[in-house]
Amino acid sequence: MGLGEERSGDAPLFQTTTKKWCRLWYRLYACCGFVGVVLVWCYRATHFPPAAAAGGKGRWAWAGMLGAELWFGLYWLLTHSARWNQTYRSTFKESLLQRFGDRLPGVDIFVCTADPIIEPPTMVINTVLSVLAYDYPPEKLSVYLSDDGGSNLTFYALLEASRFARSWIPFCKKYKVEPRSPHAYFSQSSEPMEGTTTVEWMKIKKKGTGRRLGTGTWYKGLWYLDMTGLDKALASLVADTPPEDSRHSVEDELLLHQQRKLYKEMEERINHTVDIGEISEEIHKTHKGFSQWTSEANSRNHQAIVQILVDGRDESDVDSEGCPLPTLVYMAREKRPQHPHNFKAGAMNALLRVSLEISNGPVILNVDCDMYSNNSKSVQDALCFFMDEDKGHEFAYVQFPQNFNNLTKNDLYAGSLRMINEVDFHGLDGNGGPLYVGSGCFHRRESLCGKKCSPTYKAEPIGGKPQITEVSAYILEERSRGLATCTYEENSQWGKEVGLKYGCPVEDIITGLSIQCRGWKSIYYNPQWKAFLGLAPMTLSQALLQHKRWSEGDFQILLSKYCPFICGHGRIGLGLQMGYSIYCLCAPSSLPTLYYASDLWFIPFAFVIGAKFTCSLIESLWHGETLQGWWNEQKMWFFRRTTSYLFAFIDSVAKLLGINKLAFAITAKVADEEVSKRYEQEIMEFGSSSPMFIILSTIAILNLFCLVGGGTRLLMDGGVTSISSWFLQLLLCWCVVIIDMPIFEALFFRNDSGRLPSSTIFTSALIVVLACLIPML
Ligand SMILES: O=c1ccn([C@@H]2O[C@H](COP(=O)(O)OP(=O)(O)O[C@H]3O[C@H](CO)[C@@H](O)[C@H](O)[C@H]3O)[C@@H](O)[C@H]2O)c(=O)[nH]1
Ligand SMILES: [Mn+2]
Repeated sequence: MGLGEERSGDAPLFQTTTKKWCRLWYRLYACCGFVGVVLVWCYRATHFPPAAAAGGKGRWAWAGMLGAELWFGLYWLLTHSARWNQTYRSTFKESLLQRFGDRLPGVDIFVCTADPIIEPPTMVINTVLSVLAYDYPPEKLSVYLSDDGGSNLTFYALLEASRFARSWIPFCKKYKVEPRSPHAYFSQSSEPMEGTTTVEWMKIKKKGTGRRLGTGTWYKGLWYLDMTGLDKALASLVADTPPEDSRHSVEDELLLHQQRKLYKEMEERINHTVDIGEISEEIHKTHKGFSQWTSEANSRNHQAIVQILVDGRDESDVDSEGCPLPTLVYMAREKRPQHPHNFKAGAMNALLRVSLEISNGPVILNVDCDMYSNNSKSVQDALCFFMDEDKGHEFAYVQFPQNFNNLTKNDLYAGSLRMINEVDFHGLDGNGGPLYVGSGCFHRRESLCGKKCSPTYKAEPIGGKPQITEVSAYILEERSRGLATCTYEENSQWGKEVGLKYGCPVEDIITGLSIQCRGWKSIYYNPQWKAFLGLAPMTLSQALLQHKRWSEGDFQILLSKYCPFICGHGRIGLGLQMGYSIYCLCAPSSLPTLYYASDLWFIPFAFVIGAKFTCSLIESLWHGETLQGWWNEQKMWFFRRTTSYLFAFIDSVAKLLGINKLAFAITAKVADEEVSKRYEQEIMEFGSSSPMFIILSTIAILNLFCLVGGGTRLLMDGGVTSISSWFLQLLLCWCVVIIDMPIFEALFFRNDSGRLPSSTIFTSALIVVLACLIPML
């Protein structure tokens, strides 16, 4: 194939830009900050207390402080080096379609789910439907659902979805529906008021994309615009926003109504079956697939199940408009108690093999079951990078940011990952490419399967007609089951050099790192019109636990042979090594933070701390955060530092010593009604007793004691040697106390079920008393 002829005069498929002024400003700020850090170090080093003072006791505290400050200073350096080269990307989808037309590659989409209780099947199929309806030739799309729960309820839901898809996909395409998760779509677009056919309705999208285009009406709590011709023209000019539904006539409205009804009915049937907890006789008869569940099968012990629900090659199996459908496959890999299953990484690797057998798409998209596609053009966006004739061959993956649609107004648990998405990853992109963060990532199959990229090796162009096997669906299923067994990977490179890596709670990060160390680059693409929306944790313990898993995994990478500085040395740039280490060093950061927050002989450095907070405040507001939201972020930062990261640190050390085994605590995607209500009201959820909460409340009480005790002493005893250091000390206590306000509330003032249990109060009070007694002995 003549590469030359394809290229002749063709413009690139994507563009890379930098925001010059932002960059300059950032660099200036980073440099000033670093000067401040160095000054603090100098002060600490030169003002060492004399040995005589307080019997030398003060010297240890001072040295500890110096250590903590050295650590924070280095962290500052790492963070800002990683952000040094912020880079932005944009794509030219029209050129892609023009140039490649019917030579577009096959794309295999992997959705992972693990538990029908905490990941409800209706949520899972909404994600599946959203990706089935991508704006991409259906004969080139294949969607695979991996069910680690091995649940026939999830299978049933998928079966229902495969039927619903037949009308949903043509409906989406006809009216340019966005987003294509039916649940998300129907909950955003209310039906227009009766008798208002002349007015066109358009909902202002959530914060960020809302533009004032004219007058409008409030209806059911939503603001609808009256669109004039000019408005519409304007709206279509603003690129990178979802198009308006193109519904015009009464018939169109009827069709919408019909779809909504179909969806609601399906949802009800699924929820009903899930509530009962088993598949009824009647349903069982409707599909041969159910027979694969034997009576003794359970989630931890069952054979491999593979079922092709829609065979895209089957010309008689088409949607309601007669167009081909994407292939849809259900897979539950074999599980046996005596075989480690390696969590999501294991599931992904089984999917890699099964999909190779069935559709063999050269591009793979991975989404978690709670992350639906919010933008039907994302596949095209991703392909713009892979198929760019000039640079495309060096990209292993295209990572989209993880955005969430269940955040409260002020982001109570700081789950938005805003700074990572809007700042850090743009910086990493300029340093060789972002991390792979699990969900919302397009991979080149080749690179995920262990291929190296070098100046002499060029990735194969991924375009061209996919080769379609002639083998029957039945045989494909048979073969696939053989690929999804427990024993298949024995004595192989799977989980090591091939596929996702095993043995790390953040399989995604370590896999991405090893891909980059094999010479590949990656791309961060963060379009205005969000590509994926998922669910962030909705209780404090879930939020802390998730960060514990992440920081533990990242720390383990640092301690393993994949340490970015060792494995990455000479393979990835220093900037990227530093970028990885920001995350890898979270867990050990807990120690200096704890030291700082609990030390009584503390002198804060107003300049650096003040500058850091002011800057982060400006940054947050700049990126659309509220003031309260910023404050919540600071709070959660402190909570995470003193709990999640500490536990992660301890667990990692324990694992290193062989005391602990690897585990993966799946984040719950549902909360009971009371809990969700409190979440919406932004009231922190404690509820259970957890060792993490004991630490939080101990620090809170300790600082309250110090504030009260220190304050009285300052008033009573005017002769304190250095008023200013006392004052600063109290200021810090006061800050911690303010940050801990929700904890005091939960300790003393609340009586709902989300308060802190009294056992936690007693334990922490006991610890505080002991801590206060020790110095008196
Ligand atoms: O044994 C398992 C455990 C989990 N999962 C799936 O893995 C995904 C992520 O699990 P979740 O509990 O939602 O973790 P999060 O912390 O929200 O996920 C982030 O962090 C993980 C690594 O810690 C990555 O795997 C994810 O892609 C990334 O979104 C979900 O779809 C699960 O169904 C499995 O398939 N099998
Ligand atoms: Mn998740």
